Amino acid sequence: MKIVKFGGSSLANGDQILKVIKIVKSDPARRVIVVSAPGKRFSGDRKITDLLLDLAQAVLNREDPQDIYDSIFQRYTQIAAFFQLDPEILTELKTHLFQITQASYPSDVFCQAALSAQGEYMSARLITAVFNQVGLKARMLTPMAIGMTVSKEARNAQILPASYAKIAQTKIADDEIIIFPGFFGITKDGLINTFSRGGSDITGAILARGLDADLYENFTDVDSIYAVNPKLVDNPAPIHEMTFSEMRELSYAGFAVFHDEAILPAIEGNIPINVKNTNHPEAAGTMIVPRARLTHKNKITGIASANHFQAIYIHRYLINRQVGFTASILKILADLNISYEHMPSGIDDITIIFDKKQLTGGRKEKLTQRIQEEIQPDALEWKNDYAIIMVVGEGLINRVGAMSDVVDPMRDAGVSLTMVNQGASEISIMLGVKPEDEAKAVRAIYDAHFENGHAKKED
Ligand SMILES: Nc1ncnc2c1ncn2[C@@H]1O[C@H](COP(=O)(O)OP(=O)(O)O)[C@@H](O)[C@H]1O
Ligand SMILES: N[C@@H](CC(=O)OP(=O)(O)O)C(=O)O
Repeated sequence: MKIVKFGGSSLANGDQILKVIKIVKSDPARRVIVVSAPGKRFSGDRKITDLLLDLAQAVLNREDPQDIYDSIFQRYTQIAAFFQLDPEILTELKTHLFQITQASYPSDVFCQAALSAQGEYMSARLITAVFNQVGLKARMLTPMAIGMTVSKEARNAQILPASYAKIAQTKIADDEIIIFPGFFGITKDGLINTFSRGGSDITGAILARGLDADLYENFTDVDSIYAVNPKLVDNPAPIHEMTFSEMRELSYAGFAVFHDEAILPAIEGNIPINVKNTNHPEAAGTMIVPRARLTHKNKITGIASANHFQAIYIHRYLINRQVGFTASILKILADLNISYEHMPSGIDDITIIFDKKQLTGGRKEKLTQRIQEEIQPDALEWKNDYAIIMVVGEGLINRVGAMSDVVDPMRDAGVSLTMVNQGASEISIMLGVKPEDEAKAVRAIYDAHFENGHAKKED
């Protein structure tokens, strides 16, 4: 059995949904279909999820939400009209969404979670009706129905491991196709909670593990995952095959095509992932597989970059001699409920890199104050904008010259490095650069190792 996830770009309008129907009909193993909310139809368009977050804000601010309702339902109405569905389904969806706006929530952020999840819920309702209309026997299931319970961290949920045994009990008849809304689960207290943005990829992976699928197909709008973000380089090299670990590092550092947290369920269930294009389904796409199944190791598989970081640099002589120094910093972070991303250190220096989202609401100021008071550094400096480049490849393991392969092109391009970290992960080299150098650095490393959409021969 295959679990198949279609992203927002694949469900953006009637024409796209026709392609989805064709894909599902062409392979009887495609039995469980995870759907996202309708995405952008053209550049500058708005995703339904973003409109729903606007709706949540209007509800919380007690503003008139009518215009936002209209924009949301215009999209669903177009899809329903395209497939000549009974208009009654739209009346039901409108009543449903209105009820969600009227419910009471323990906090504003749970109201945002509940409303933003409705893009996927309404999509699943509509796609189920569309599939039945075109002769596919479809049944909708929900996280509530199959016991997909998630943690309480609002809008950043994680699956609770006990869910898998419940999901495994799901009964699917031989002749039916299940339609399942992505992006959200249900807490033990019965609250709707979403994964982080892009989280329908996570739902697909959870179902693939829970239902012990043979393959998790993830349909999007590109022919494959490329060695570099196609928005940065024209005609980039496609990645035909890569390992779970390579994908995890690349998606963590900016390959938005696949959510980094969707890797873990696939690893746990040992389920290969195939990223494919809804607009070009005959293309083989990218296979993401366990290391043991890799047929070819690339020296460099991909180069990713992200700039949503801030870093604090702490200098204090003889850090290396001071027992418990790092523990004192970690205690301050734990007290303030701040998680960090990376912590490269030297003999007298330590840099801690954070996701900017961790430092909002006065937490950055409190952190600075406590470090000053309790650590008493000789120097403390914030780098408010910090970009990371991640160069990833199974072939980097124990390779002589790997560092110069990465650093030399950056030197030639005149990019200065603020941090280098090799060894913490054996398959990647992480580099810190100024955000204004991010794209230049990625292109320089890419151009040194790839040309005309292929890895260079000597690689
Ligand atoms: N390395 C990469 N390879 C392919 N696509 C990438 C890469 N990095 C970023 N992307 C972007 O990811 C997009 C697909 O992801 P997303 O917008 O989440 O799709 P969907 O709507 O199918 O969920 C592509 O259109 C592309 O712009
Ligand atoms: N619709 C949600 C979840 C998601 O995964 O969407 P997509 O598959 O379009 O990236 C979001 O926009 O975050």
